[in-house]
Amino acid sequence: MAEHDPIQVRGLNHFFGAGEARKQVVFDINLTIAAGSLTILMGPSGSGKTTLLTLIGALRDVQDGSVGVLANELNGADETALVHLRQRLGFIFQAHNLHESLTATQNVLMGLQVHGKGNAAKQRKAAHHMLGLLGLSDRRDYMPGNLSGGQKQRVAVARALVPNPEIVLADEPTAALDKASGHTVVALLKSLGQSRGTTTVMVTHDPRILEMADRIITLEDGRIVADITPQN
Ligand SMILES: Nc1ncnc2c1ncn2[C@@H]1O[C@H](COP(=O)(O)OP(=O)(O)OP(=O)(O)O)[C@@H](O)[C@H]1O
Repeated sequence: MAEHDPIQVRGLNHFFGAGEARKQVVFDINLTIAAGSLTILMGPSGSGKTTLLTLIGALRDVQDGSVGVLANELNGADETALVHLRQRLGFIFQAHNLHESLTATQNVLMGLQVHGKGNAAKQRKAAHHMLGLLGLSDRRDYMPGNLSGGQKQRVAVARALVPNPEIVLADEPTAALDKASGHTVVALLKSLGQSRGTTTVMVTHDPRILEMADRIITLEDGRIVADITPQN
């Protein structure tokens, strides 16, 4: 598997349920995603976007086909390999799951402490820097209960990005954000793609950010029905 394409999906099928209730929700997906790119997954509700994203993120077992992520084959991979791989990924999901008893900075630090990266002073500096990039410098000592929904979402984004993940997987990361904040988040992901080679795959219904994507993939009934690169 070539190291330079961080995500390589081949002949991927996925099913939910068992027996009579067994239902196929992903059909023969083939997809190669380039390093440093920002890809948007769109499509109607129930089209399989979240299922595909969680399969790529090693958050559910690959049943049939091949999912290659950062040169790891996920089909048949053991749990130790999956745990190790997940530490190289950043997840931004809608339910932001901030710790209510920790400040914004402490929540962001949780993203680093899992990885044990750097000493405490360096970690704090990195957390403050990332909160600053997301426009939250004046909120860094606030508890989540005193932040708006959009501010909480940006803290969750900071927590996902601060350990410098190689791939960011995001499920509707701008849904709770106003236009300016949504733009800030996506512009940051795009600039990390350019400066660090971070690869982002994002599920979104948000038409405001489509123009910022390198690639837009549309799913319908578990199949890719369109795959475009807007600049061309
Ligand atoms: N845990 C599950 N058990 C059974 N069926 C599921 C499960 N998760 C998802 N599905 C079904 O799989 C299909 C794809 O769901 P998925 O969540 O991937 O779609 P989606 O495109 O992300 O939708 P949305 O935009 O509403 O989030 C849907 O028909 C859904 O009902």
